[in-house]
Order: sequence, then structure tokens, then C-alpha cells
Amino acid sequence: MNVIQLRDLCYRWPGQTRDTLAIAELQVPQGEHLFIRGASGSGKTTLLNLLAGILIPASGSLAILGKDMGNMNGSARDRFRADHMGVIFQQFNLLPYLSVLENVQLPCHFSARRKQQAGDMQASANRLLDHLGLEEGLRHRSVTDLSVGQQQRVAVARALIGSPELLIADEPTSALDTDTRNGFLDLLFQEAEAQGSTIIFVSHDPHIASHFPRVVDLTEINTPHPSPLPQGEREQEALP
Ligand SMILES: Nc1ncnc2c1ncn2[C@@H]1O[C@H](COP(=O)(O)OP(=O)(O)OP(=O)(O)O)[C@@H](O)[C@H]1O
Repeated sequence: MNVIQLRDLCYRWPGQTRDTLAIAELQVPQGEHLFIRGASGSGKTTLLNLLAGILIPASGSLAILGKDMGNMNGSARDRFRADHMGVIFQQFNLLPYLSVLENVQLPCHFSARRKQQAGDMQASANRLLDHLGLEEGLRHRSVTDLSVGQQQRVAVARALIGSPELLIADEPTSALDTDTRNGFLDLLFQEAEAQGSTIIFVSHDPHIASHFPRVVDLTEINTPHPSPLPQGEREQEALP
């Protein structure tokens, strides 16, 4: 089964004169690790927000795990995301007033399914943090005491807890040096493989692409057409 099945998808941010995204087709089978590259401003984050059900397509169809995202209302999409997706945001979105362990367990409080799959939540959080190499001494501390690289590990553990089918990562390695970045990707892949999760990873960093079996260039699949200009503007444009 395809985890992502997208056809003729269009999205335009309000106030823009052309579509931000117009993608004829994208299919991602279960368990695939897909890297989507594209220059800054090419629409990577917009696409991830559509896949995560944070934005809805203006037209076209988008099915995640066989469910049509366009047919769900906002709260159904929120529930679906909590149950089936682990999202690693560019800025991590960790909660500063919670400890490391509490941050990792957060998805289990929003999803009974993730909680049930995690079993003992604290043990599961500790196991993930062990695998990701985050020292035990840091786990009861506030996330604000952590370095950026350590916070990235917490964000990944939080995305992985309760074995969501789809992991979505938006430039999570941008602040890491090369060695740390490679180690981080290896751990992400190991964990995703152990859980059978599909990964969609976007970045403008071409060096990361070599770690992925499939690479899609967003600028190649995104073919937006400018909307026709209103009559007055068209006439003005034709003037010498
Ligand atoms: N909230 C918004 N309102 C209006 N336009 C937006 C908004 N967010 C993004 N855009 C526009 O959509 C286009 C794509 O932006 P997006 O953030 O998806 O690109 P990106 O490839 O993720 O960029 P980066 O690599 O810099 O994060 C840009 O032209 C941007 O100006």
C-alpha cells in the first residue's frame, strides 16, 4: 500500500498570484525513505504541511495511509496526525516547561493509539533516548538546558514514540556538523526500519541526499502555472 498517494495537488498561499505547489503525482510506498530537495522558498515546508494535514489542498487529491485528507475536518486531521505521524519540525517545537522525558512522551498524551503502542511510556522514551545517545543525566532536565544537537535527538525520540507509520522531517539536521549529522541520520534510519516507518525528509542540503535510496527534486515535480492576469493588467503588460 502507498503511504502517500497524491494526484493533481494544488496549493496557493493567500495573496500569491501563482500556485505555490502544483504537483501532478507523488506516490510513496510503505517503508520508503524519501528525500525531497529544493531551494529555499521552493515549497518544501508547504508540502510537508499538506502531508501532515496542517494545510489542505485547494484542489486535487491527497491520501495518507489510504485516507483522503481533503474529506476530514480540522479536528479529524489533528487526530489522524497524532495517531499516525511523527513530525520533526525545523525549530523542533519542544515545550520549554517540560523535561526531556516529558517532551518525548507528549504524543502518547494526544493519541491513545500511540500510548498503547508505546506500552510503558517512560521505558519507551528511555529506550529511544538510549538509542539516540542522549545521556541519562539530562533526561529530567528542562529541554532549554540542552544543546541544539541534543534537542534534535529529543525531537526525533518524540516523533518515534508509539511507532507512527509516517515520519516527516523538515531540515532537522541544519544545525549539525557533518559527523553528528551522519550519526543522527543513521539512528533515524535504524529506528524507522525497526518500526517499519516511512520517512519523508526535506532539506536544501544536497549532501544529505546520498543517505537516501530515493531523492525527488521538488522543482522538477512542482509545475505551477501563473493565473491569467485580469484584463486591465494584461493590456498594460502588452504596452511597449
Ligand atoms: N504563511 C505564509 N503566507 C504566505 N506565503 C507563504 C507562507 N509560508 C510560505 N509562503 C510562501 O510559499 C513559498 C514556499 O515557502 P516554503 O516555506 O514552503 O519554502 P521552503 O522550500 O520550505 O523554504 P525554506 O527552505 O527556506 O524553508 C514561498 O514563496 C513563501 O513566500
